[in-house]
Amino acid sequence: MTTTELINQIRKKKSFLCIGLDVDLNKIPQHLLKEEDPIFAFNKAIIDATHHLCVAYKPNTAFYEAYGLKGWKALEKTIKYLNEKYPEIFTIADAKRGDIGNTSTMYAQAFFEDLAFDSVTVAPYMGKDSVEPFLAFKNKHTILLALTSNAGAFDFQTKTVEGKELYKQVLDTSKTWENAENLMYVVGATKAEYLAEIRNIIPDSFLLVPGVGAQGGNLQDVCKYGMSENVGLLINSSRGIIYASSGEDFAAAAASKAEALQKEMAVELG
Ligand SMILES: O=C(O)c1cc(=O)[nH]c(=O)n1[C@@H]1O[C@H](COP(=O)(O)O)[C@@H](O)[C@H]1O
Repeated sequence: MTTTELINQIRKKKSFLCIGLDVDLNKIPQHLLKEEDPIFAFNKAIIDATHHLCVAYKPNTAFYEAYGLKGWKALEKTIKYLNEKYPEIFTIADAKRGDIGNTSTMYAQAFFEDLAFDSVTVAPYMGKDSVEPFLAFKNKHTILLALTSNAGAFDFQTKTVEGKELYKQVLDTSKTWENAENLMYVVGATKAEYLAEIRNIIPDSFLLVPGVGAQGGNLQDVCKYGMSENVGLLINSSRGIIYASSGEDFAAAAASKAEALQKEMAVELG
């Protein structure tokens, strides 16, 4: 999907909501466990109930890898379902990959070609030759970790090295890489006070912003400092939406949480 198509969807739906499909079998409604594929059954119900309220879904691969082959199969079925039934939706494989060049190429093939995701999250710390193999894929997006939502972000990312914070070096340096137009960045909603400075460095890039809801980030603050001329935001919520209820009404309850966020976003979009 192109960035222009994503922006058009945002304007049409008045939403820049990304729903995180972080499926934990201990948290999903227990009646689904008798289904042949409980993970896919859960995702399908959530997607069917919420697709009109969001523009993106983000399965975090950890929640699928944890269940071995059956988890990976559920991930395959989920992305196939999204691509066939809701092709207008932007898809993010939250895999946080990155390795030496030839290995990164295989990761990129796995997520962009085999699974056919629109984007994948990538860690920047192995540098240019670990990220450029992802950037080489046309109309696919590499979402680089810039300033993450967790407390550990202060261990390295905000440390000053040669006069500049490390996350700013990631932003500045990555802009010089080949096919840098295919980059997006992760900035945690819990770090909203950094967004104005981040926008000075990357005025137009899309930001994936996790951390509203369960982690305590605030949507209005993110929009105030992080919104660009072309919106430039995908705000993610996972647990706060998908585990709104553990009863038979789980999909409707998720839709109502998603709608509350979408309404706040519509206000921000004006
Ligand atoms: O790359 C991510 O999506 C990510 C980066 C980050 O800095 N913080 C963060 O929480 N995430 C992911 O975003 C999701 C947040 O989930 P909730 O806290 O349940 O909304 C999880 O899948 C995290 O792995």
